[in-house]
Formats: sequence, structure tokens, C-alpha cells
Amino acid sequence: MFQQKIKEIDPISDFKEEKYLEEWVMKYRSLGMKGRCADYIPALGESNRSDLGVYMINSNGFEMKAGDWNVPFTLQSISKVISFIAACLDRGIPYVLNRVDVEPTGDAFNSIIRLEMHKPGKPFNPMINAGAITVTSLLNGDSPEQKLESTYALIEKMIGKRPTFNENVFQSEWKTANRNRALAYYLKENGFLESEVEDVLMVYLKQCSIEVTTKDIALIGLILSQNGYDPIHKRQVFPKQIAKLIKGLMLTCGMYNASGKFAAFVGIPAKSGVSGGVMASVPARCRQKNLFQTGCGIGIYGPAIDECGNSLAGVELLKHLTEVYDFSIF
Ligand SMILES: NC(=O)CC[C@H](N)C(=O)O
Repeated sequence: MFQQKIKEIDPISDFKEEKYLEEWVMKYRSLGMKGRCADYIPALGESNRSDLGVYMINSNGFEMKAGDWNVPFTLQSISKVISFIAACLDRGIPYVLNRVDVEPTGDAFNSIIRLEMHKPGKPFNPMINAGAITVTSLLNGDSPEQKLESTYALIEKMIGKRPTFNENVFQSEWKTANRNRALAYYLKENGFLESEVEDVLMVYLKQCSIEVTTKDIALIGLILSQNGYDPIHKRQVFPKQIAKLIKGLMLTCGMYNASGKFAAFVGIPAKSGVSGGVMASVPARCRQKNLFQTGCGIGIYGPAIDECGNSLAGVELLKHLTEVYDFSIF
């Protein structure tokens, strides 16, 4: 089955497409110089603003990559997708949704304002810091190490290896995480956290410091596109209901307070992180006949971000790919 599908791809035109991808990366790379790296986490300020890389993989295992696709970066907010799936697997969807809502905020990812304005202070969604900190506290295990293992184990299952950890980025954020501490104390006060504040922050910030490449997040995006099924290893990693739920959250809340524009102009579920990563998941439904019509995962890395926290060059590259391959689900 797998072999048969692979044969459908024409090696000559596919090779040409990869060359185009390289050209598009070259075209958008300079945009990075107009943005800034997320230097509120001092170690991220050291990233190279002109890096730009992309990795795409379809449901037949066909892959295309270009630019700095193999440069490691930390997951940051992309980890929110993984911890949410892990918490749903550990505790069940109703339990998790009892503590975190499924509504976009239109506010910055680290905003605190709605926790006080809407009683009883339930975080609006798991893609913002307040929601992700809450979700992290729900992971299985009593100690931070056990909870972190839940997230690691799920990543390992999806990318086929234990990802590395960036201690430097973790230490840098741990020492400066005053706003996340404020959010966590507020959540604790309102009874939403199932851990002590410092313990849950340890897990949350360690998750953010897990290191990946565009290939790793493209693989996760691919599994999401197939509703939790890994088409490469031919196994269901997590249930379809969880995949549908998280993709809805990615579409409505995944690009922070630029999610509306992203849905309108790109139109696919995606999640970004302030390190410049973007993980996108293209469902099997584009109308144009092309290499990616049965769904694909896309990983992008471009560390210079805009005022919302999304990769400047990465989002433009993704917009371009969407036009070429008719990715939008609308
Ligand atoms: N938007 C992000 O990627 C935020 C993640 C970052 N570690 C934070 O909590 O601030």
C-alpha cells in the first residue's frame, strides 16, 4: 500500500518542486531582518534573524525541505499542542475542558486581563499561557519529572526519537518568568491548578525548552492532519476526537491574537512559538491536484517574530505555499 502510493509521485517534477521551495525560502528570508527575536527570553535573543527553513511531508511519506530546515530550535508555545493532547489522553477530554475553555481571546498570549474580568477565572483556551499552564498541571504524575514525562513520551511516539533539551533557554526563561509566575499564582488562587506554582512552572517552561527541527514538527503536523493516525508507521497515536479538538483550537487560537487574520489569509490549523517555529497541519481536502492533496504536515523555522509573536518570514512563506498548493480549508 505504502509502496504503491509512493509510485504515484513523479520524481522529475517533485525534484523541480523542491527547487522552487528553495527559491521561495530565499525570497522570504530577508523579511527576518525586519523583526526581532524574542529577547524577553534572553537566550532566544541570540538566534540568527536571517535563518529560514521549511520541511513538508505528505501522507505517503513524500518530503520536501529547504533552507535552514535542520537548525534546532525550542518548541516554546508549540508545546501547548502536545501538552493538551497528553492531558486529554491522561485525564479525558471532559476533565480537561472543565478547567480550560475553547474560545479565542484576541489578547496577547501572555495576557492576564481575562482571568479577572470573567468569573471564575477559567482560562479561555489552552493555546495561551494561562490555559497551557493549567493544562500542564493536569498531566499524569505527582512530581514535575513525571508530568514532563507524559509530554516527552507523546513527542517520542510521534517523531520516533527522544528530543533534546535546551538547558540554556530553560535557565534563561526560568530566571525571568515573572509574568508566567503571576499567571500561575492567579490560577492557583482560583483553584485551577492541580500542582504547586513552582512545580507547574518547571514543567511548563521545560516543555517550552524541548528542542526540535522543522522535520520533527512537520511529522507532528502530519499526524494531526490524519486525525491522530501516523501514516508512516501505520498506527493510531491518539484518538480522532482529540485531533479534531486541537485542530479547531489551532485554527481559532494557534497564532495568538493574529489567529483571525491567519485563518482568513492562510486558512489551515497552525501553532507558532516565540522561538520562530510554526507547525501547520493541512487536512486532506484541497481541491487542486497536487502532491499534498491527501494532507500534509509543515514545519517552519524563522526566529524573527512580529508584534504578536509569530515568525515574520515563516508566516509569509506559509501564505505563499498556501496559494501555490491551495491549502486553505475554506
Ligand atoms: N508564545 C510563546 O511561545 C510563549 C512561550 C514562552 N515560553 C512563554 O511562556 O512566554
